[in-house]
Amino acid sequence: MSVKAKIGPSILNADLANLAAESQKLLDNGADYLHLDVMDGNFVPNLTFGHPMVKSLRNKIKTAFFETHMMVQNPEQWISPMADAGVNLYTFHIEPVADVCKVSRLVQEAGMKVGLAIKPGTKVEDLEKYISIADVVLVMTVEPGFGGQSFMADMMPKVEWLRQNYPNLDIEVDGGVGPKTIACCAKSGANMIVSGTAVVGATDQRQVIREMRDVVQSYLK
Ligand SMILES: O=C(CO)[C@H](O)[C@H](O)COP(=O)(O)O
Ligand SMILES: [Fe+2]
Repeated sequence: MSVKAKIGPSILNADLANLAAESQKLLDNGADYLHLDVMDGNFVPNLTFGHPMVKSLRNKIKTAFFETHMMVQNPEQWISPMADAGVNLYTFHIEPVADVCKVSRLVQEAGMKVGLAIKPGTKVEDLEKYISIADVVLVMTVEPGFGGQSFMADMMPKVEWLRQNYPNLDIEVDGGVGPKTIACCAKSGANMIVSGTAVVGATDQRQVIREMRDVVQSYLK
């Protein structure tokens, strides 16, 4: 298997007034990438931030890998500004998108990698036809919209199916993931782990990040 274990903290529940410092601390403590949750108050019943904030963060943090998790109704609209803001991986939900192939192509043409996300109620079969164009697939393990929710273990059959059929695919999980739920994700075959509350709120972020990466890596060998 050629995929690697990577931990990408979500800054959703961090102190957003100190976003650069909070982000730098996570990176200094071993985060492999940053997961930035963009919500439009339409696709999900919550509102966070957009490309101006991502660009400001990029001006402070030059080299880290940025993923934007686009919980928005019209992901096509934000491709160009997010590319300009320095995003590396543009992950959008397939549910509201009529032409996933077209949006994916535009993301690639803008110089970003493509992530395709599904909500808990979306079947993995709905994602299957797009896997060849995706760099990463994201299986949500909570209903998108808020941090700090409980992990949905019943999403793991989706991850297992993806790993069995696509051994070299980057499979990401997001929502309620932390030291208590990481083994379940790792056993199922996830290799990119988003973790918000459990990492941001930890007294020892370095230890939590290392522990989770070790568990994931142990199942990839
Ligand atoms: O996309 C998200 C919510 O829609 C967040 O990335 C996710 O919830 C991470 O936070 P936590 O680990 O606290 O659940
Ligand atoms: Fe997210």
